[in-house]
Amino acid sequence: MTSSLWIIIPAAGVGQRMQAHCPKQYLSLAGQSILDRTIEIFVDHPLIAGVAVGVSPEDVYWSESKWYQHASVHTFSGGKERSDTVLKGLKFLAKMTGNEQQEVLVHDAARPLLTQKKLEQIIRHDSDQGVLLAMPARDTVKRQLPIDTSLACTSSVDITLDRSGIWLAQTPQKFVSGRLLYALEKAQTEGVVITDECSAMEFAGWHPDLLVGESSNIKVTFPEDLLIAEALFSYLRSSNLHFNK
Ligand SMILES: Nc1ccn([C@@H]2O[C@H](COP(=O)(O)OP(=O)(O)OP(=O)(O)O)[C@@H](O)[C@H]2O)c(=O)n1
Ligand SMILES: C[C@](O)(CO)[C@H](O)COP(=O)(O)O
Repeated sequence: MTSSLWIIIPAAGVGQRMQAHCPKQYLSLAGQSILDRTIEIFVDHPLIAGVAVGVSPEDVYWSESKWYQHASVHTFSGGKERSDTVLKGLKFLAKMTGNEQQEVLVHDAARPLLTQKKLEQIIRHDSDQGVLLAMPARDTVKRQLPIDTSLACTSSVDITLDRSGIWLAQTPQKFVSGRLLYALEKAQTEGVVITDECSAMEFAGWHPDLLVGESSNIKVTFPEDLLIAEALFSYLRSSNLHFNK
C-alpha cells in the first residue's frame, strides 16, 4: 500500500517572463488562479498527506486563495531562487512533521494541468534514485555556437544533437526529503546553478528515473502559454482527465 506523501509547491516567483500585472501564478485560468488550479490537483487526494506552498514574503495575493485556510494546505516563506524556495520547503516539512527522511513531491505552481492519472503514476513509481516526469524531445535539437555579439545573428547552429537521449524535465519530481535537502545545500555551497530538483540530485551522484510525462503538463511561462493552458484545460475537463481523484 503506497503511503501518502507531502507535496511542496514552489509559488514564490515573480513571473518576469509573463510580463503581467501580478505574479503569473495569480493570473486566471478558467475562472480560478493558476495556483488554486494547481493546489486543487492535490488537496484531499487519498495519496497526498498535505500541501506545503512556498509564497513570497512580499506576496499580497495568497490571502485571496480559495485554499487560504484549508486544513491540509500550509504555507512557508519562499526564497530568492526556485531552489531556495524548495530548500526552505524541505526544512519547513521536516520541522512540521518531525520526519527528515520521507518521500516528497515537488511541483511547480505554474503547472496547473497535471492529470490525476500521471500524479498517481509518479506517486506509485518505486525507485531508490528518485523519479521525475519528463518528455522525450520531439523536435530536432540544435546546440548554438558560442554567442558572438559582433554578428548580426547572435544565435547560429553549432551542431545537431542526437535527440534519442534528450528529455525535457517537468514536475512533479519525487525524492527522499533528506537526500534532496543535502543535494540542494551541496549545490548551493559549491555555487552550482540548480533549475530543478533532479539537477541537484545528479550533482550529488544520483541518477533519478525518467517517467514519461504529458505534453499537456505545460509550465505557464510566457503570455501565449496562458491561451494554450485555457485550451488544454477545456480539453482535459471535457475528457474528464483532470479531476477524478
Ligand atoms: N524564487 C522563486 C522562483 C520561482 N518559484 C516558483 O518556481 C516555479 C517555476 O519557476 P518559473 O516558471 O521560472 O517562475 P518565475 O520564476 O515566477 O518566472 P520568471 O523566471 O519568468 O520570473 C513557479 O511556480 C515559481 O512560482 C519559486 O517558488 N521561488
Ligand atoms: C523545474 C522545471 O519546471 C523543470 O523543467 C524548470 O526547470 C523550471 O525552470 P524555471 O526557469 O524556474 O521556470
